[in-house]
Amino acid sequence: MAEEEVARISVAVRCRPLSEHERSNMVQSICRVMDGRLVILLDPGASAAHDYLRQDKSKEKRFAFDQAFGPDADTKTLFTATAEPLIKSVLQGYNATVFAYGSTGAGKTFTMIGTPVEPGIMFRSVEEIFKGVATVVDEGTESFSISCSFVEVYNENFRDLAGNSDREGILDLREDPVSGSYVAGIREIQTESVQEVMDLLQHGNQRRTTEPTAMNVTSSRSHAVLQVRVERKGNPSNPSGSLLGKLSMIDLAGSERAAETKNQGVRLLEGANINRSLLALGNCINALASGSHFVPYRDSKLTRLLKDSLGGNCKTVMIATTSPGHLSYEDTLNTLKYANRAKNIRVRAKQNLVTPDEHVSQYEHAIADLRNEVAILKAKLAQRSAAPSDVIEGADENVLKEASENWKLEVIKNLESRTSMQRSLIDVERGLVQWRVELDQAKEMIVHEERGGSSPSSRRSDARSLEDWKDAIAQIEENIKENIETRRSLAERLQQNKTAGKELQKQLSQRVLNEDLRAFLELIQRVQVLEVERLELDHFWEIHRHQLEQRDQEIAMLREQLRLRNQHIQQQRQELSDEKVPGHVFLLGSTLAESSPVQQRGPLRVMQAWAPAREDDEDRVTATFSEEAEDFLQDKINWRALEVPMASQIKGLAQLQQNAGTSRLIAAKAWKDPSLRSIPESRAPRRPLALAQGGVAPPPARPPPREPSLRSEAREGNSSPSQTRGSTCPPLRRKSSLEEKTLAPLAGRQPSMGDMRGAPRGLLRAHGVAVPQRQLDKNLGGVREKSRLRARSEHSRLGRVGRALVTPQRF
Ligand SMILES: Nc1ncnc2c1ncn2[C@@H]1O[C@H](COP(=O)(O)OP(=O)(O)OP(=O)(O)O)[C@@H](O)[C@H]1O
Repeated sequence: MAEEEVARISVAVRCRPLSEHERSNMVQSICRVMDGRLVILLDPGASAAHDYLRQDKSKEKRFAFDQAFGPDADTKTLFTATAEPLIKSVLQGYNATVFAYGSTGAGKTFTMIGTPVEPGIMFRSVEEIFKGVATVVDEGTESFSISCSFVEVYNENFRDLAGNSDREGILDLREDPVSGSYVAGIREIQTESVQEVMDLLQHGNQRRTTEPTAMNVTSSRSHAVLQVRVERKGNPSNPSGSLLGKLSMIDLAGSERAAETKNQGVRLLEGANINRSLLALGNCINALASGSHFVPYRDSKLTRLLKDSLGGNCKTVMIATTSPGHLSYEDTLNTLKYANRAKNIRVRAKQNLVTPDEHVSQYEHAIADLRNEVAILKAKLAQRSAAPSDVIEGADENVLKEASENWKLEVIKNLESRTSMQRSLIDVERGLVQWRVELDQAKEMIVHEERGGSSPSSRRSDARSLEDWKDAIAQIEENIKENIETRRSLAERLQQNKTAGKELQKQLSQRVLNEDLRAFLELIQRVQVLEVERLELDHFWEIHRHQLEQRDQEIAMLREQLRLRNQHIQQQRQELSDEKVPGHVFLLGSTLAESSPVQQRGPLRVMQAWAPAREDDEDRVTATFSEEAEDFLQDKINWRALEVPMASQIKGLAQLQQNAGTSRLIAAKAWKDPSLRSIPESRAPRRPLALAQGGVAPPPARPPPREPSLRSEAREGNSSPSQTRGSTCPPLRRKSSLEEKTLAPLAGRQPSMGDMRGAPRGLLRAHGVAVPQRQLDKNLGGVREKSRLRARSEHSRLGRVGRALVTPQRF
């Protein structure tokens, strides 16, 4: 029974020493071998530390192999570790292969063929075979028959290196179900001694196609294959038959890069063929390593020849040779990567026992294999042409042509209409943007017209009336509506068109039979689709651009508004600070506790006033309140002096009036606080409600100007609330409790700030009856119980802020 051994391809790396030529050219050695297994490829730029571009970009690589040999290792050592174990297997009837792979000049030929001084693997293997045979023969009754062949694969053709004539024809590769691939017509030389094989090697090597290239003066331009067949008869394991062992030793041509070898003409073509077969070898290695079911052996003559060695019935050793020079970094790295990948290939070596029965069954297996292969190829062929024949069975060529022509027309139509729809969509979008801009303008015009301002249009000769603008707006809105509808329907049709396009795409393989035409049409369609996609992008870009433009306009508008507002504020502040209104106090509003339940007595209000400062004003106005109230106010209200207020903060205008040595603070304008509203007269309480009164005593040096209109509104020396009535300051009346919840005592009126009778100089005084809110009750404590609270405000500077506590007064 034939034994079967499953094993991985054994991969060894051999790094040659630097040549004399390389040394004299200062080539750096960057390949290191450690522990007999590890190969370290150093970063070729590491020595160039001054080059900042290379810093921190180390290209150092490490690989582990079954075995690794450095520059010092001789071929004998390499042979002992790699090929020698195979010889025993070959003598036991196994197939074995040793092949050297590497870039040009890396030492493949040196390793495989060697020199007379240092013979390579081929010679040593043959020698070992003969030694083994001799031993066995000496021991017993077995007999051996050894034959050799030496062939090269040059430019994808086989050439017999054992022949004598250069004109010998090109040989063909065949597959034998038992012995595997073989070159038909090749000379099989029966050898009796090592010397004969050595002669054959030398003879063949001389005939081998070698040419000097820039990388190697004796560069092998072909793959050389030495095969040794050993037939062993009389072995106890197969006494009636024989054991058939085969050793293949291959010196591959160098993998090379055209740019580096500087090859031209025929050399370049050779290089292309060498690379093609090495590429096919690489693909096979990749397929085998990844466990793929399909291995492209047929892609080159070389891989067809190596079919058994790589993935079949064979024990295989790969020797990857590398150059140590830093100039070969890329080539060496590639070689190591290949070798690293090849480590994963599994081979299944089986003893070749040849018996008559075995022979038949092997042929049967081979036929079955071939049948399988034929089936696979048939299936591939069918794949190419099955689709049309399935779909249009029996149709003649014209019909098929017509079908593909129709498909082409449909696709073109589909894409054309898509393009046109896309363009329409862009137009509609542009229209929409335009109409929206016009709509905004028209609306702006209407606002101007309604305000009675001089709108930009009213200054134009084609000035339109308000009605015209309203008509225009209606028309624009109608147009926008139509555009939106068109856009919707276009988008819908576009979507349908895309779906139809995809459907057509699916039908391509069935409707277009010619593969080239199909590829061409696919290309055309792709171009068209890209064109449409570009249009789509244009479309979105257009929309986006408009949106950005709109935003820019809005930002510009807002900036302008902000500028105007700041300008206005600045002007107002300037006016307020310029003391152009001396004697006036601006009321800053009031704090109104609207939601507080005021009950019968009304809410507590804090009123703020501000007056422009005068340089010569020495008045010191301080706020003083009743003890309890002051405690509260200091706790709860921020009394810090305000800066010049903004116009919008000013709620009213009071006048500081001086009259016979006293001043009055009179609110001369109505309060504009929108939270305040008038009390309907009918609902006004019967009793009048006094407002706070206050005033500032003028400096004695300046007699107060008299203003009759205002003087009549506030009677000097009378703090009675009823006396504050006047045309500009009607008295407040007591409100119902309901009204008091939401109504300030000053609501809608122009309150007089009261007389300034006897007020000390520099005092802004307000007094009234304090009726605090509920939540203030506890803060104010006893204040609540008091029927009257005199609140005197003293401010640090009238030029800043004056505040007066104003409360409804109960009688
Ligand atoms: N291990 C080694 N020790 C000493 N010299 C070596 C070694 N390996 C290779 N050389 C020398 O390097 C040179 C190139 O080697 P070789 O011709 O074997 O390279 P190659 O890989 O076969 O190149 P090509 O693919 O171009 O044929 C030769 O001069 C060879 O003698």
